[in-house]
Amino acid sequence: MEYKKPLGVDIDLETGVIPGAQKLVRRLSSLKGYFLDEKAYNELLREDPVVYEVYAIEQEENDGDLNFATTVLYPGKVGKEFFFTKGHSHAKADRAEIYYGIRGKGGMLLQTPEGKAEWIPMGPGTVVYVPPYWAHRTVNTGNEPFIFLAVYPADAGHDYGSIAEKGFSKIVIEENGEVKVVNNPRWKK
Ligand SMILES: O=P(O)(O)OC[C@H]1O[C@H](O)[C@H](O)[C@@H](O)[C@@H]1O
Ligand SMILES: [Fe+2]
Repeated sequence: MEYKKPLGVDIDLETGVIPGAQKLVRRLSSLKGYFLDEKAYNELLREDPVVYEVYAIEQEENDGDLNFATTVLYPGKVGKEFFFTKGHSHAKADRAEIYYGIRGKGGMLLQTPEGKAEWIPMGPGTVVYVPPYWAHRTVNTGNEPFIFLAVYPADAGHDYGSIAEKGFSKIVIEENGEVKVVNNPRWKK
């Protein structure tokens, strides 16, 4: 039996950086079609800001093994809608996941394949359990980076298809200075 070497790393709790991790950067231009307000999207696209960065330590896709990643989701809005991650379900749909809030203020939208959505507010120290089959997206509702850790099965994979096409049945917006989770007017089953 060949054993893998154990690993300990220190997450920078200010910046979310995991030393030695693979870095992925998602700019606004990679989120075309995701936000409701297309005019506001196109205006902001001139700057093409970074919406989020992911620092991932991933293993080969074997069942039983685990990946982990931090996400640094920047503050911002497209129209009334707060910046968010693309959102996905798992390619192996029955794989669960754990998130842990490190810095900033935000939350998670979760959705069943039938389109029932839930919102869980998150801050430093919040643990969110993402059950099997639920699609998930994080949202920054504050004005500093929202940083969290996620731990997920190495064979879970990402399935972006249904969310890219239909979005979530709820959206998270700012209205009269308040954070509101409301029905997505563009949602169809
Ligand atoms: O993949 P997205 O929906 O864009 O979310 C961004 C990332 O968030 C977390 O870090 C998850 O653990 C990653 O698996 C995911 O890739
Ligand atoms: Fe996931």
